[in-house]
Amino acid sequence: MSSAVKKGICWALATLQVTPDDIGCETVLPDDQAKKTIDLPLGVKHNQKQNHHHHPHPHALQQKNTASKGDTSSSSTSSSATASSNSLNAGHGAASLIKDAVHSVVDTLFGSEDRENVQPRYSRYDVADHCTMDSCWIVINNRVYDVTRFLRMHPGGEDIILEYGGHDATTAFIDKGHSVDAFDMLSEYCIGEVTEEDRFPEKNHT
Ligand code: HEM
Repeated sequence: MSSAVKKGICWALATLQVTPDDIGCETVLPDDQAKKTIDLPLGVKHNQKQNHHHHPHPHALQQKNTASKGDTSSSSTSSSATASSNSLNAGHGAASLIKDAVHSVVDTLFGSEDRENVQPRYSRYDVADHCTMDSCWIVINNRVYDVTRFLRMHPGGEDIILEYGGHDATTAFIDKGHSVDAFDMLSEYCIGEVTEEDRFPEKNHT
């Protein structure tokens, strides 16, 4: 493999927070490139520098839809697709090159089926930044939901969700005894999952 191709793959993997070391790639990213601001789904800007958690091991990306018994929201294809659409602020051409490179690397490492299941990962620290009417994220059973546009539609009122903005709302959501419809609605707002190290035990719908 030429070094230019290797460098491209490593750069692409950096957008998914996989370090070159993780895949045995010798090319190391220059610091200024590694620290570029990336666009997260729904236009949320996030600086990689704030990511104080460790890079996930590639196996962490191998997240299958482990719909456990208590799983209350199925990971939607639309949200998993956003994983690969994180793009550097380098224009659409570069973004789509990166996307293709990431797809091919993930396909090679894990198979194309797993690529569909790669979701953006957010630490609970990342989620905590989104606690206002303008940007409200909550966590339910280790999945991250951007409920900003749902706030005003919530039959229980916007204030009650806003109270949990930036936090884990699992207990509140489940203990309230939401209907099956409410559980089904969740997938529409799912933007990713919490990082491996920030996961809590999942709570079942009783
Ligand atoms: C994305 C997250 C949420 C969705 C999709 C959602 C959805 C819904 C829906 C569809 C209803 C109508 C009744 C039903 O079908 O169960 C409802 C009602 C309600 N929700 Fe939520 N909800 C969410 C988050 C929350 C949270 C975090 C709380 C915090 C306790 C909450 C508290 C309530 C309350 C108090 C009602 C009152 C209406 C009633 O008494 O049925 N919801 N919600």
